[in-house]
Amino acid sequence: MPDAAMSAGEVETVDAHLARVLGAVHPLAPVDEPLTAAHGRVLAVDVRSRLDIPRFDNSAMDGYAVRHSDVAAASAGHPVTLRVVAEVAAGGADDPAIGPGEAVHIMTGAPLPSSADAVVPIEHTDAGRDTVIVSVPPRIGAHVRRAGEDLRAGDPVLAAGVRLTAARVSALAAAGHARVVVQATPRVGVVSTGSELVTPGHPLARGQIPESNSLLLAGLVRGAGGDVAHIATVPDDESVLDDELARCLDAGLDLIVLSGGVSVGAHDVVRAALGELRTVGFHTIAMQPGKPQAFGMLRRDDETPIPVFGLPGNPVATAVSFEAFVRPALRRLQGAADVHRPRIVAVAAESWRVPRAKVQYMPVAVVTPAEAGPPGSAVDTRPRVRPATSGGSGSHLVGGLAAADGYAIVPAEVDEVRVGDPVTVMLVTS
Ligand SMILES: Nc1nc2c(c(=O)[nH]1)N[C@H]1C(S)=C(S)[C@@H](COP(=O)(O)OP(=O)(O)OC[C@H]3O[C@@H](n4cnc5c(N)ncnc54)[C@H](O)[C@@H]3O)O[C@H]1N2
Ligand code: MOO
Repeated sequence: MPDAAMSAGEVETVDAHLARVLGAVHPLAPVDEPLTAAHGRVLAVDVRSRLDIPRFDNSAMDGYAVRHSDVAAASAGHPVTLRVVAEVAAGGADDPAIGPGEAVHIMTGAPLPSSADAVVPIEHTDAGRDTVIVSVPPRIGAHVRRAGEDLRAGDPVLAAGVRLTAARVSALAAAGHARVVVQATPRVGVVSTGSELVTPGHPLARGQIPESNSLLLAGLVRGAGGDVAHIATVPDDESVLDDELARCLDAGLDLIVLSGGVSVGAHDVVRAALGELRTVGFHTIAMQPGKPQAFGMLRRDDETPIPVFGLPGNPVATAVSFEAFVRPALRRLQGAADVHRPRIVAVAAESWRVPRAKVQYMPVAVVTPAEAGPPGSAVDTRPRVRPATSGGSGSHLVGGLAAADGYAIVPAEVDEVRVGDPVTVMLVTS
């Protein structure tokens, strides 16, 4: 996707870069899955019921299937005695005939005998075996669950685009489906770059730090509905990264996310490895954090090109870049109509500084009005936010990021956020 802003120089807006990304990423073909693998997936087609639900008239109670006219006059003072001619349990295929003065012992879920028109619960009888005494008259149709009263065969069950919760998967099963067509789960590769990075928990020599971006990105990928199919950390060595990218291409991935090495340092290895390709662009975006961004397509031989992101390595910049660009791309791959996180308007409970001429993504904690104090009035119940990190939106403040519920998105033309100012917040906790 060579374009005018292929190499950094011109500063571009977040919206322009997002448009570039979404213009290059297309939904994957939907897949047919068994219901056992459907939970959490996004339905790709409208689904109708193949069955009536309930499938047949059946009893809602353990008791006796009766002819209403036999017991309509029953009362405690004048109970009616019926002959019990058969028993039907749930799953029973029998349809025993019930003549005048007769009843059938029936269990919850058992098909209602064709000649019955009411069920008397066992509590309204003497629970007899060969004969039963009915002391409370049922209504016509009492305790009968009618075929199709929930859904009729052919009725819509679910519309394309919904996420399949446990209840929705069970409704599909009840509606006679064994398989369902869902959006594909993108297979994603996550590669961290940096010679200073050490596996968490290992001893750290001078200059080394724990590698955290791959955990961050893997969790964010899963949260966006992707499958982390490949994960690696490589040193700042171009040939090692080249080999790793070849492995990614062999792994049949749908998207690759790299972190680190996109800036202008002497060892910025992603820039070195991908910069030679005419299909990957390096861009300067008017945002903080997240200024340097690489995006493009990688292709092996004549196979389908795979979107590749090179995100800045500073952990908060990595997180913000994922939310701004990678998550929308992942959602687009899954055919989602809305690729964005939910946003709310909240009130700043503290003031903070904003960089000039850049959209700021400030990690914020959402606090209750009581905790936040009274910036407006005591009755102002709008959610309040305060910076989650003590050092503002510095892109290295990975510890403080743990306290963030979202990012306050402050427009480029705003110089300062003051207590009481309304701010748009992208929520990321779900
Ligand atoms: N001369 C300039 N220097 C820098 C510029 C610039 O415009 N001119 N931009 C700065 C900005 S803004 C950012 S953001 C960073 C982006 O740098 P890189 O993408 O090349 O990232 P690295 O240099 O590899 O790492 C930056 C920082 O993050 C730490 N890091 C990296 N990966 C991980 C990881 N997987 N886990 C934990 N921490 C990681 C790394 O140790 C560095 O401290 O460039 C600025 N420089
Ligand atoms: O863009 Mo960098 O992310 O400001 O630190």
